[in-house]
Amino acid sequence: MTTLPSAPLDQDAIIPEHLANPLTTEHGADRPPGEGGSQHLYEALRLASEAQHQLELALWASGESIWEWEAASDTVTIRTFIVANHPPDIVVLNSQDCFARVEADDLEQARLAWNMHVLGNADAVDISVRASMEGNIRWLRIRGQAVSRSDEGRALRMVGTVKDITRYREAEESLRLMASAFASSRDAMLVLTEQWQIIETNSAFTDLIKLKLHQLAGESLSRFVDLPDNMLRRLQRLGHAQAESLLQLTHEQQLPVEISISSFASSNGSAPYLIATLRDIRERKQAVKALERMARQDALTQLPNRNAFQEELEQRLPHASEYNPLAVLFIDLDGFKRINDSLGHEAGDELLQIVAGRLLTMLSPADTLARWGGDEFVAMLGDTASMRQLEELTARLLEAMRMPISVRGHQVSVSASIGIALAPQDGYDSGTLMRHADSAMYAAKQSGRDRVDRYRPELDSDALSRIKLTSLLRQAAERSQLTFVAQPKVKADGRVVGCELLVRWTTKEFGAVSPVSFIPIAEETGIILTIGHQAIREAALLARQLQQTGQQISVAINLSPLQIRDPQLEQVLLSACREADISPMCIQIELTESAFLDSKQVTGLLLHTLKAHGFVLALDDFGTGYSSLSYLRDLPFDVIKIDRAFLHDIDRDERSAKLLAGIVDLCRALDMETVAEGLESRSQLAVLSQLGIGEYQGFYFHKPMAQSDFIALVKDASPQHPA
Ligand SMILES: Nc1nc2c(ncn2[C@@H]2O[C@H](COP(=O)(O)OP(=O)(O)OP(=O)(O)O)[C@@H](O)[C@H]2O)c(=O)[nH]1
Repeated sequence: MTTLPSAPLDQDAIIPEHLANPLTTEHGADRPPGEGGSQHLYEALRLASEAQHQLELALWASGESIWEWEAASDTVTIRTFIVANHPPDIVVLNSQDCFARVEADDLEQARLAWNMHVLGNADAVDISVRASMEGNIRWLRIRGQAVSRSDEGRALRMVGTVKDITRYREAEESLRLMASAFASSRDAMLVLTEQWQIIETNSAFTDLIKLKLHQLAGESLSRFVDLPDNMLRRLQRLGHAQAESLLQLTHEQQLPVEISISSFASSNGSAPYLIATLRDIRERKQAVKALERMARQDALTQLPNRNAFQEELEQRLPHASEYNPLAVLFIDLDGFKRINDSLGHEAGDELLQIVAGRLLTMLSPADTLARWGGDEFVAMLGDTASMRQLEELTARLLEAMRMPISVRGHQVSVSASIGIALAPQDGYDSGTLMRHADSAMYAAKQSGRDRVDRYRPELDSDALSRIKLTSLLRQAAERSQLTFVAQPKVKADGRVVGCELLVRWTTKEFGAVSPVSFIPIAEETGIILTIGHQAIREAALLARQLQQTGQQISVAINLSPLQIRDPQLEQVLLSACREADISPMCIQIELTESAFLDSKQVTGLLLHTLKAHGFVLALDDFGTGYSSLSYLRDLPFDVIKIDRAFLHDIDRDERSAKLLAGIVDLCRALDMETVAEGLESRSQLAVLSQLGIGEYQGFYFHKPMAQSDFIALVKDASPQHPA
């Protein structure tokens, strides 16, 4: 608003007639009564002045300005009390200036209200308009009344107030928007007491549950929705929570919903209230289900896919035993490429679908058939009663495959080669088992196709199977697709002091492949160097993360004999520590005796160099090989890891315990730490801790775990025993 220099406040305009007095000073301050003035007059003046002061304060406090319009001169005088107890700012305009500031949309309404009152057709002016004020559009509420009129009833003088109500209008507007959002939301919304009683709902909610709002008043939301415990705890802790639940629509009908609840403090200080939103997630659930189905199903044959098969195999493998083996069949069509090439891909697809159907009809409902990929199918039998029955079944499958098939008007015939592997005889883990079934299938192909073969260990040396695994392993190592889990090392009281990184490999083709199978290949082919470099980098990074927990936790890696001869080893180790910004003391290097069988001297030199850098050296699997005491004497080991074989009957065999006691004494004399590997029972722990073994590894305390889990374990580690 434009401000003009202060001018005297015209009392007539704002002070009731009986109090107005010409003797008031320029700024409304009192002047002592004149000589000869009566006591009565003095009192009236004092009262008038006091009333004016109060009025000015009231106007200042309410943020209202007062205006006055003189029709004869068409002047509008606006007085604004900006500072308490100070004279007002005054602006003088004419009515045209005033209307010019009103926004076009509100102008007609403003003129109409004004003219109606001027002409005596309305009791007062009371309008809310938008007007331009110093470049901003503000909402103003203008109220006023004529204080004198001509004989014809036309207003001669008007007095009133104007107030900037932008804030209220905005608040009103946002309230209106919120109310309309609440009312028109497609999500069901409710306002609840802290005790879940329904205060208000929108129609989306009442429409869903087919009840009226008055039927809901006082009802608890829990009558309609199951509120998960953890959600309520989150709500109490954070003030908001979200969860999936079911909305009870009728006795039989439920709707999956995502429920979001927020707690709001009420403005009047009474108990907070809750706002709940229920979103229909039927479609989302269906989409998730469809995606899950797709992720587990082969699109062409509708059979379970490789992932689904492997998952089920992994679940069933632990239940397989020598007496109740689990049989898997690897079924590969013979000459399928020929059909594709001669009749086209679509015909090939059709044939695969027909083959899938045939195989299904030959198997029992307890068996699982899946498409492994291309023209390969796999089956897991629900019950392998005997080898004879297995042979009979596979013979029937081959026969069924040979039957002519009609695709796109052509009679074609195919055959299949089947490989059989049994768990646990031919493999404990899904990767090994499937690889062996695949080897057996290859063997069947190689001996003429259209036949069945059973896995035999000789097939492992089969060049084809080995080449396949080697190429997959090389690819995985180059792409850093091998992963590393952490096997915790603990003190006897359970306190975590370190971990050993163990490599894991999961292939798309064979699932998890045991290190027992792939490490020898990696060593023979030199792939172990690539894997070893990755292990060193991972160990350094893990050590860095562990350092950030503020605890002294070492990370151990295993070095193979080939790595020991790797001229880059020292540099790889040092640069990994540099890059992770850790001291070599955080890294423990584990070697087995086989690492220095070739040349104790060369190994000795390297170990002394590594030790000089600060790396901690551990002799792994002690007690299994030569366990030559000269190693302990000549090589700078800090730690001796006693092999699990030693622990086997330690709690029963006195001689084992005595031997171990001797080793521990020897290590103590040589200032070497001892670690027992493969600790599985409380009784073993009792004997070993009495012997003075320093650290332990084994299932009794922890199984190997993801690195992130190990970090979490370290973070909240408090000394404790497993139950
Ligand atoms: N139509 C069709 N063909 C596929 C599909 N997936 C893979 N193939 C083809 O299936 C063939 C499988 O290769 P092979 O198993 O070596 O072919 P084969 O002629 O059966 O060879 P053997 O097994 O040695 O007898 C390749 O030609 C692939 O292109 C598919 O979804 N549909």
